Amino acid sequence: MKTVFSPLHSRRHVQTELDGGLLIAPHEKPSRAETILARVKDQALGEILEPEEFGLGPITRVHTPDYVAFLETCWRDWQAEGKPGEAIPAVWAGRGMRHRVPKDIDGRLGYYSFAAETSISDGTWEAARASANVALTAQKLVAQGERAAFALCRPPGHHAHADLFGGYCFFNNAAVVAQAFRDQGYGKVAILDVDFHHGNGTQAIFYNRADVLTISLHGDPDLVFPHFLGFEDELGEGPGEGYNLNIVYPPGTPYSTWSQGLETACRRIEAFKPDALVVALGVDTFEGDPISFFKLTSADYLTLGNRLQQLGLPTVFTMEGGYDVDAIGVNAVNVMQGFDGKS
Ligand SMILES: NCCCNCCCCCS
Ligand SMILES: [Mg+2]
Ligand SMILES: [Zn+2]
Repeated sequence: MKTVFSPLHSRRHVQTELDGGLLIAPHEKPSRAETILARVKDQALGEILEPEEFGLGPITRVHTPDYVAFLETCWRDWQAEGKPGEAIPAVWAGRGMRHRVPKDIDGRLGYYSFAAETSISDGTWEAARASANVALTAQKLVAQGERAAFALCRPPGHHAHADLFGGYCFFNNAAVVAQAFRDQGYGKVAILDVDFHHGNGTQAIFYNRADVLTISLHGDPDLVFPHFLGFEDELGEGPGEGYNLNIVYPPGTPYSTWSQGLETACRRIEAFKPDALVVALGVDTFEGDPISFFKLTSADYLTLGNRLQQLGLPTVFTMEGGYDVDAIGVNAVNVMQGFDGKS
């Protein structure tokens, strides 16, 4: 399987993450992508390509122009106000307040985000743009005939809404890929999010659409991030009703249980008969993940990859979460090798 990777991911190098009342060293750090890349090379998974430049067009097919413009100027505007630290949102429109865009950077940070753990600094914009280009290059490989391609994206994307950042995400790479398939004439696309956390952004972006089926397996939002979306009664709305599926699991869930949800998801995908599949691949479902609570083992990712291959669809994998950095390379590449037939 071919991999797409950009060294520009390292331009995303914030030093802070708000967690537990402290500014800690971020979980979403450059070594995550470098470790996966090293494993791709070590396993000779296939050719490694740098991304092509697709510009803002495909991004604004999913994200609003004002949100994109905000991301481009946020760090500059923050610095212009002489703020001493990294850009962190700290104020939001609570219940009964107004959802309008303020002029001030603190107001705009709150307007365009849903969580405070995702700091912004210099290079975040460049890295997020490169990550979307990585995803779009993988999509182009598949559209040109590859059975599957691995978009080694960093920063991740599945928490990003049309105009909201958070959960370490800025551009929703999986959504951008799905829309690119649609714009190229693929009539129906399925997005399967196997990250530990609910793909809230992906769900929201396609929630009223029947042409893109969104499915996510994840930890119970009553207990974990993103807390306010991802429950099993969220089925889609309007024309999209019946085209969103959330499968929720409790702490300690092993693959033997989780894979039952995977089977439900695969059956739903087969019934939908899509022309392409996008897999939002997080491996924070791993038993050693520091911020999650499932119990998948490294061997389970080989099984997962093989099961996804059996769907027989042109497939783009977009890298999402996974924070046990020692294990992330084996776990992510196991999915690809399982897809490629390694058992
Ligand atoms: N105490 C950890 C809180 C983490 N909150 C954000 C999680 C984002 C996961 C992205 S896959
Ligand atoms: Mg998920
Ligand atoms: Zn996650």
